[in-house]
Amino acid sequence: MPTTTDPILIDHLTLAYDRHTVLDGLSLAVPAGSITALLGGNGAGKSTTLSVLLGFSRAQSGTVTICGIDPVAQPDAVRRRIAYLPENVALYEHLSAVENADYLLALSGERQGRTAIVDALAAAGLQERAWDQRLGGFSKGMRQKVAIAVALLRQVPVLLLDEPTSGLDPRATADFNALLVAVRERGTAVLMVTHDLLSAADIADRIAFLEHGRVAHAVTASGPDRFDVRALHTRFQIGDGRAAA
Ligand SMILES: Nc1ncnc2c1ncn2[C@@H]1O[C@H](COP(=O)(O)OP(=O)(O)OP(=O)(O)O)[C@@H](O)[C@H]1O
Repeated sequence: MPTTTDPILIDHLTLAYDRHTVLDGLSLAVPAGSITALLGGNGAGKSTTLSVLLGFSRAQSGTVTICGIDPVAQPDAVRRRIAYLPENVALYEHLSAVENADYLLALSGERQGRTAIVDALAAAGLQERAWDQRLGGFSKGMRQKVAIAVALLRQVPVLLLDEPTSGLDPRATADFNALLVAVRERGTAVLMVTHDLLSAADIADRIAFLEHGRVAHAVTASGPDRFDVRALHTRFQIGDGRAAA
């Protein structure tokens, strides 16, 4: 059951672009120390949902709060509480991993020393030889480690991810998922938009399917197998029946 203390709280959200309704009564809550995976077909409204949480898009009706704060009324206060990883993490190519972290922390007014930064890079799994290298030659997985390190340093209560494992090989995906589990253990509320059903089944506490602008189906991990991946796969392929028609 959603509670007003959940760091991410969406209640009956409706959003349309011109006359095209994208979100139509969407409700979703992500408690502290948990991971929710939001799945849905292309154009279902997943990125739009993140955009509303970040205060970049405004819903026509319904309410959204991040740690009890309205992103439209107080966008800066909300963004201070959120770490956001877009599909392609935007970092500075000509700066090293340490310099990127230092710069990004300075931008958010949360500057920390080199020791704290390299500790976070190490915790995120970035090898020591890469700490002072320019990002120019970094893989997507390495860039994500830098971004997650910054999120760890900022100690934000909310982490939003847009298709974080797309383009990652299975090893890098497993590393990244392990990192998200560590972030959850710190008490962070994690909302992960993804098409990667296997990752969702591996690490999510809850998987929600976004269809026709709302959560049409949601399952919670239970038992040693956590989720019935085959049933989820079938659900994802056919939607609620109307999607396949
Ligand atoms: N700024 C915008 N103006 C008009 N329409 C938009 C805008 N942003 C998104 N849309 C439309 O809203 C719908 C939902 O888009 P959104 O990017 O949220 O989907 P998604 O579920 O993230 O899709 P994908 O899995 O392909 O990334 C799409 O039909 C898209 O074309």
